[in-house]
Amino acid sequence: MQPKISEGQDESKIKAELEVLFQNGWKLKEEQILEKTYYFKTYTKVLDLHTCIGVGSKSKNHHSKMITEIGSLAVYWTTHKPGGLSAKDTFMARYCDDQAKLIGTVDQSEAQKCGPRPYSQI
Ligand SMILES: C[C@H](O)[C@H](O)[C@H]1CNC2=NC(N)=NC(=O)C2=N1
Repeated sequence: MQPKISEGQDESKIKAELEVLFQNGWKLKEEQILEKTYYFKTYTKVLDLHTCIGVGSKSKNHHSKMITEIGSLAVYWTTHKPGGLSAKDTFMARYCDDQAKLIGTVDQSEAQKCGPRPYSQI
């Protein structure tokens, strides 16, 4: 799938930045959404990254969708107007990687898990 770059952006610069992000685990979803899931040993670390991303988002006025689970945080970046991926998305994706590294991620297999019963049975 080819990424859709927002109008008015330096397309070759964004594409080069996207290549680096893909090497670091980011994936394209529906050609204009960047997504990555980070895994942590504790729920506290999940919340720490959520807060860090929230604080960074406020200063850049660029906000992600985030899905918080007990041992993971899924992050999604896109630009609404003009629609596509922009320098703000690549900047914030890199910021997320930097913050996650400082907090300390783990492999999915080592992430904090729920008890033996799924939520639906509690
Ligand atoms: C008016 C305000 O600046 C815009 O709605 C901003 C806010 N945060 C945003 N966040 C993201 N991820 N994409 C946007 O296009 C966007 N637009």
